[in-house]
Amino acid sequence: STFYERYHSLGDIYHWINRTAQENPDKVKIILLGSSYEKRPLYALKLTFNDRPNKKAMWIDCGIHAREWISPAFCLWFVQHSLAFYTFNSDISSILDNMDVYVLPVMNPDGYHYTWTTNRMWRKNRSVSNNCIGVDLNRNFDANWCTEGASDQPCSDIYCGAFPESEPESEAVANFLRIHKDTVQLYLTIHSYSQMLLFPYSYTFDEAENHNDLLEMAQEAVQKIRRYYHNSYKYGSGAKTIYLAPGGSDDWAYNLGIKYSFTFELQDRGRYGFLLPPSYIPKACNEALIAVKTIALKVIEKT
Ligand SMILES: Nc1ncc(C[C@H](C[SeH])C(=O)O)cc1Cl
Ligand SMILES: [Zn+2]
Ligand SMILES: [Zn+2]
Ligand SMILES: [Zn+2]
Ligand SMILES: [Zn+2]
Repeated sequence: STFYERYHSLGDIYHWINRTAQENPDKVKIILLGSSYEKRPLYALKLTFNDRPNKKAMWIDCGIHAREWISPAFCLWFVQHSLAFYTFNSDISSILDNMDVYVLPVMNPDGYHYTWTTNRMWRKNRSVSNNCIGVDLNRNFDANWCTEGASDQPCSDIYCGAFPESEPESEAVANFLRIHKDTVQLYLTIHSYSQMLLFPYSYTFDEAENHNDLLEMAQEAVQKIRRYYHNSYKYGSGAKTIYLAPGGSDDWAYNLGIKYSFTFELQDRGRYGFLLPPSYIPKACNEALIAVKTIALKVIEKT
């Protein structure tokens, strides 16, 4: 249906969340993680495709940065694809037979709503701190917090916040992952743009202890994108591949103990940037989907 080939307002996404859970009561559960600064609910979907006991899980969050509209579009695409193709697609079924999936379609609902109503290029959340608005949620996690690559200026687009997890949105996600850290074995966070597959660390040039594993997984995922979709993605540690930056959710999840942690930077490479036209949604999401599948299957293999 063309529903998944369009961008959707926050209200539509909330409707989609409720409808998807209602239509799939045995596979989809709604989890309330907390609420945003403006008191909007942070709903995650839990996809469970069989009742195998003490299964592991993977986590995908989208929409941490408000203007990166292709990101929530991917979370919706992923859920729809999993539900529609579970019985037919062996990759999807082997992933979902082994892992539950937590999907947080819009981690920054206040910011996302703001890009639909007021400023399309907004990035941060909408919390008020003296004379400026918004914290960069991807600088607000407790991972070398507010060192080089973040700003302690509230008006900056990379403002780290008053303290780690100062924001209700990052605190809600961190709380959930702390509670579920022994079952969640793969952390994915979806951003745009620049077509990259990043892994820890971004806050230092030091290599992660399983750097070779992460590199191999990213390389294989990027090769699949090139082979099936003739598109090129860069890959590597965040610090070396994009920029040195602290306080990110992937580095924090990694240090929590989720040893497979990746940031996706989806299409494009700058022609449209954050304003990626809806006609590009299918290709951008299919590229991300094959990469997610590749990584998830490798995690299952290795654990
Ligand atoms: N740990 C991280 N991983 C990825 C990034 C890149 C994204 C790209 Se929009 C950002 O700047 O927040 C930034 C950090 Cl701090
Ligand atoms: Zn809509
Ligand atoms: Zn509204
Ligand atoms: Zn981003
Ligand atoms: Zn980005």
